[in-house]
Amino acid sequence: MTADLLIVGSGFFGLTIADRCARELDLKVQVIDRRDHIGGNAYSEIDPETGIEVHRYGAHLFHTSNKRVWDYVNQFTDFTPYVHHVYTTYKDEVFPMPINLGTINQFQRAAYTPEEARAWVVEQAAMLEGEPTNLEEKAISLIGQPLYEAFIKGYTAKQWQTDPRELAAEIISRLPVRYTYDNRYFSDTYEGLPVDGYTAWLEKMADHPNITVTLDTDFFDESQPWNKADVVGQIPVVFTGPIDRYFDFKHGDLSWRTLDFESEVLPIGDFQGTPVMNYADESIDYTRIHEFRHFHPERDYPDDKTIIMREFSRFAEHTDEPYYPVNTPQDRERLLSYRELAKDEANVLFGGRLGTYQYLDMHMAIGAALSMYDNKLAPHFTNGLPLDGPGLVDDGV
Ligand SMILES: O=c1ccn([C@@H]2O[C@H](COP(=O)(O)OP(=O)(O)O[C@H]3O[C@H](CO)[C@H](O)[C@H](O)[C@H]3O)[C@@H](O)[C@H]2O)c(=O)[nH]1
Repeated sequence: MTADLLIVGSGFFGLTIADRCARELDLKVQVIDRRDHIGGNAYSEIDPETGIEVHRYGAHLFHTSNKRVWDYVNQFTDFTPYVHHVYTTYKDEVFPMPINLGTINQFQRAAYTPEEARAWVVEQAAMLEGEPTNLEEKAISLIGQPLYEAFIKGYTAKQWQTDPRELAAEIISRLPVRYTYDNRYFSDTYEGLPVDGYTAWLEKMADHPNITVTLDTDFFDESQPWNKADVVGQIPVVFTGPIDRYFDFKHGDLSWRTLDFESEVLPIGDFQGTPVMNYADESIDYTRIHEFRHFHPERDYPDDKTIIMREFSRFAEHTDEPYYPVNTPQDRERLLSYRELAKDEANVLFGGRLGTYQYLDMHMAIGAALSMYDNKLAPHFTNGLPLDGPGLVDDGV
């Protein structure tokens, strides 16, 4: 068994590296994944009972403002014109998310103009002093106390089970606040869903004679040929698994949130009339419900059944799938010590959401992989430059 490069993990980051190295540099690339399917958390499959495409690891919506990433992904799939919208249920009433003029006016039973709404929010945020330093302060500074209490506090408590004053302000900065009736969830230039589904797209990326993907193969299992002990130092490795796992948790665990999903097939054509319904009340123990048929209104799905998935969030144990980096001050300290170790790990680059301990959306993972290819892998394989450093941990974000 020979290869020029081993990639551990077949998610978007790993497959982007595999594609570039195989197609551009004509390298023999071996990809391994410990799961029984490719694609990491972007994997989707057809539910056998309804024929509806289900995202096994939660809804994945593709969006980017990066033209290079958009052109790149369009080589492998066409995109539907899907535009993501989210609603949230609070005290048995449904409001549009992210918070916009419609949300504010419905909440206040008012007909505020944009300027009046702004003035009202400023008034409701008046108790804050100084620069916001955490999620709670940041949220109140953006939307004021009453909207925070209604739409953010309970949802965030369920999603993070961490005091919002200990969470990073950036978490909430992901959500726009708009003083118009525009309730698009994302503000990116390009958006859509892969016409033939995520798995077809991911398979197309891997479909090249120079790329071999071997599933059910754990890098840390020494009984299989592509294991860490035998491979590191022999050929270059791009590692996209958890960085703390790579170093055997030597400096302690990095904390993650994991998600549990409960699927249900219902004998009705439409359960909630929209793809994602958030639940803001803390008394409802799931954070949201996905109804997958609504991601593809252009498809011919049955009109007498539908599949829904309730999403629950909790702290991850070693055996759980990691989803969201919690990123407490202790995590950040540990991450720095892992990055130091990674720098000394010759011929191993760390990338992707797990390898860098960063919440990367799909387009960010792809963008970061393209940068790693440009800045590290292509110079190494074409000009013999050393493969050093921890990869591009901050790139593409
Ligand atoms: O109704 C909400 C929505 C969000 N938040 C807070 O805002 C943060 C960021 O919100 P995101 O929508 O980015 O949260 P997720 O990461 O769970 O969202 C995921 O699902 C979204 C679609 O529903 C988008 O696809 C997004 O990119 C994807 O990461 C959340 O952690 C939470 O603290 C709330 O309090 N209430």
